[in-house]
Amino acid sequence: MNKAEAMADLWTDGASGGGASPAAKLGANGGNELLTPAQMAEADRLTIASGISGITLMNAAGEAVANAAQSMLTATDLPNVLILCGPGYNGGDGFVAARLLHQRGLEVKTLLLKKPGSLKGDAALAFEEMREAGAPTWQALTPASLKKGLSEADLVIDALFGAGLDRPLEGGMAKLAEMVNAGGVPVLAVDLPSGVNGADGSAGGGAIQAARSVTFFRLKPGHLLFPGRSYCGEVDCAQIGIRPAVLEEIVPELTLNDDRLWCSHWQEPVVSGHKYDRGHAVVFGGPMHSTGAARLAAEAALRAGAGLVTLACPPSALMVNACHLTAIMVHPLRKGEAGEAEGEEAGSAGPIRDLLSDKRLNAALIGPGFGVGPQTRECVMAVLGSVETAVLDADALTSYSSSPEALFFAIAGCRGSVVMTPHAGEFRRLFPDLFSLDKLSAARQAAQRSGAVVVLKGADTVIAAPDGRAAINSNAPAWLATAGSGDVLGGIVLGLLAQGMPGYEAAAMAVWMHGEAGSEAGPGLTAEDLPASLRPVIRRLVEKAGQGRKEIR
Ligand SMILES: NC(=O)C1=CN([C@@H]2O[C@H](COP(=O)(O)OP(=O)(O)OC[C@H]3O[C@@H](n4cnc5c(N)ncnc54)[C@H](O)[C@@H]3O)[C@@H](O)[C@H]2O)[C@@H](O)CC1
Ligand SMILES: [K+]
Repeated sequence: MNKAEAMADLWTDGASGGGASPAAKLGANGGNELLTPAQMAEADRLTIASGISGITLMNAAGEAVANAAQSMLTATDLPNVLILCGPGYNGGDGFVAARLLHQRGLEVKTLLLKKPGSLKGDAALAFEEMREAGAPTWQALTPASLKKGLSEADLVIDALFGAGLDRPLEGGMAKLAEMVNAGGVPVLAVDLPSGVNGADGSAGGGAIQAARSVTFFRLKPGHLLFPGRSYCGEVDCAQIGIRPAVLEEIVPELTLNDDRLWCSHWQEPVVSGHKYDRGHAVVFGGPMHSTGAARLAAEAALRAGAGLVTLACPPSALMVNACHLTAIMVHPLRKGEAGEAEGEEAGSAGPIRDLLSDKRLNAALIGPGFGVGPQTRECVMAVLGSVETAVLDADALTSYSSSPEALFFAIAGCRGSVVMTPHAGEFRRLFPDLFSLDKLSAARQAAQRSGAVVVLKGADTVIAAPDGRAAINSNAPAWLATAGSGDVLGGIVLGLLAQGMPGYEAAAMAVWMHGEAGSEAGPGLTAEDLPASLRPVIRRLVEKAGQGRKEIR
């Protein structure tokens, strides 16, 4: 087993040790690739073409659903399961589960959205097999039959729509979903909760609220992106006989953000190493009245492993920064004040260039607490023109609201990676035309347009590279949404860039570490707690990497 495999094993099976990490609720069994419904259909098609029949896949899918259903039922005398079956193959999985649960002695009732005669292909076969097996009762799905069914059921299986959802729920269908949600009976969703779009997590007409979802082969973006994620409950990923080799043809560019994405690019410190081997990061801070954001970022960069970190700031802010910092160096930008209001004497761009002419300073962060205006734009240009790799956040992004093309032009001229870390508001200012898109498409198009790695922050942060790769993060706890948290994230990205990680991997790893640190610090955290909370996260990474090496020997 190599280092990457060893770490992947240990970090994705819910045993991450970070306590309440929401990622532990995702069964990422099978690989970190995420497949859109169209790619999943292609995986099915390639598998069937290789000689495994569609009904074999459906039987395996239905069996995984039946097993999950049984594990959700407590030991009542005769559990009563209500299965809602749609017109397509999602309904087919429901028929298989119905047959198996009936054969295992459970009380099963199926409600069909369409007449059995309209079923096609494997779904029609699965229905026939269910009937031949002594048939759990089935009826048309109507408000009345649903009401009665819900009143008797211990568990509902939602097999109405999965990958084939092609429009939001509406009219009678939306009402049926509302009835299920109001019924108070736990729901197990087949593939996806009906109403959730697997490609982007949208649920414009509402959706069935599941306690648990069983999907097949690989997770879908809709399991991770909000609002879809909030409808899924816990997600299991069942392997149903689709061979991973099909991915070589599909070439998915989207993954779940976990260590499999970046661990092979991360180098833990070696005993013979030197701090200069791990880079020298610089954070450009703002004027005296807004220094905290830059300090948070600088502390995070140092904790994330940068060999040295310098906080460069206007002379007026030097004392307050120096009073708060110990291991981090401070440096005055002498000729003026960064972030001065428009019209005041410009001045920090020159000192920024001077500082960055020392090529040992290999990564820079500008934006947090820096101030918005033309001088900030000059400073950003100075950074982009001088340093190897850069992180742009907050005010550095907002300063380009009216001239984003100038920023993208400067990024195109950069030698190394540039990472942008906007929250939704900052993103909207830079990419107003992309804001109406789903989060994944928006981040991807922004990365392509800007030439930067884009980290579009939120509970479901998307990391997108200009070359089309993208990842969705899932381990951020709710209490990470707190003042200064984004500054810490920018600092972690900076620290990883300084150590030589490529931009996309550095950004993804930083987002993941930030989430883990949030879980580590726990409820009541403030941003000040996060840098120190990186310690156990890094310790576990080092330990896992060590285990990988031990097994190689
Ligand atoms: N061989 C395969 O392709 C396999 C497919 N599997 C299952 O098949 C599912 C996909 O099957 P399908 O492609 O048939 O799609 P679905 O069964 O998800 O739904 C398709 C049907 O629903 C209708 N529909 C879509 N959105 C609607 C809406 N909002 N309101 C009302 N009707 C709507 C469509 O017109 C179509 O008739 C997966 O989710 C999975 O559960 C599994 O059995 C594994 C194997
Ligand atoms: K479903």
